[in-house]
Amino acid sequence: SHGWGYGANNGPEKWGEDFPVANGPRQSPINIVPKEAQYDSTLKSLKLKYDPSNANGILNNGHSFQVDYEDDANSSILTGGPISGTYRLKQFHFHWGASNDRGSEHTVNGIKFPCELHLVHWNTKYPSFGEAASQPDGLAVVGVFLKIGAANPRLQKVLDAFDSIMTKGKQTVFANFDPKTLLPGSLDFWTYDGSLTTPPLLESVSWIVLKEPISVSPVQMARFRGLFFTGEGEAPCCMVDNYRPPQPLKGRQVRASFK
Ligand SMILES: NS(=O)(=O)c1ccc(C(=O)NCc2cccc(F)c2F)cc1
Ligand SMILES: [Zn+2]
Repeated sequence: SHGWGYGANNGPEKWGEDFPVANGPRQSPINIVPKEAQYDSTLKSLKLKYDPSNANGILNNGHSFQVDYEDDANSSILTGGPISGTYRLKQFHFHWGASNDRGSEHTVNGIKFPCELHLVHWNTKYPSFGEAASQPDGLAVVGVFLKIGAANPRLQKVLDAFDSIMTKGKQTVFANFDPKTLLPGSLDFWTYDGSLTTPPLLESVSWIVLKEPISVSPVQMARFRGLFFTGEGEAPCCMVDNYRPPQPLKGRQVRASFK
């Protein structure tokens, strides 16, 4: 059977057939309306402490590419913000469009960015990522928008690995990388309770979406689009438009860490 993807026959409009939670009460992404977000002075500042030596490898998983981190100790962790306790970095990945007018999953006042970075963390009160992923407070994902501008030198190491992971299932070593270098100057954020944005769409994510984007150049975006959803030897299909559109808010409150 054909697995889920982003095509006409297996894309976001079809996911509910295999994953009924797709129509659940806390699905992601959402459109963020800053004027309707409530400033919450009790939100703590975000604390991200990453150990670059925890970087393990970079993988084309057929939906995006991800950089995986060693998560068997509290060496790369997220604390503060809306969460309580300690969450460990598992991986980061991106979502992007076929052109610069779309690609992000979250939108702001209906505006789509060309790309969105997700840093995925799991709550250490659970024994593993897989366990945490099925708990309402199991995961915390930091989302960062990328907007078209000057080339971002911080992306270079990731882009330079693409030649080794062009097709689905390919992976290569990726060592000594601090994801903190991918974050903008301000850690102001919006936060809300949501889900994974791909199947199994589990409603276990505390979303933390940074207000300030980082830059990416048109040439750099073109390199993202040179990756393939398909495996070696299959008819090639460019890895583009791997984003889920915004989902109904269903009464959820979006909080802001800033006025
Ligand atoms: N785009 S995102 O940031 O919301 C997102 C983050 C992680 C995953 C994931 O880990 N999927 C595989 C996976 C593996 C084990 C258990 C799971 F539930 C699971 F989804 C999916 C989407
Ligand atoms: Zn994602």
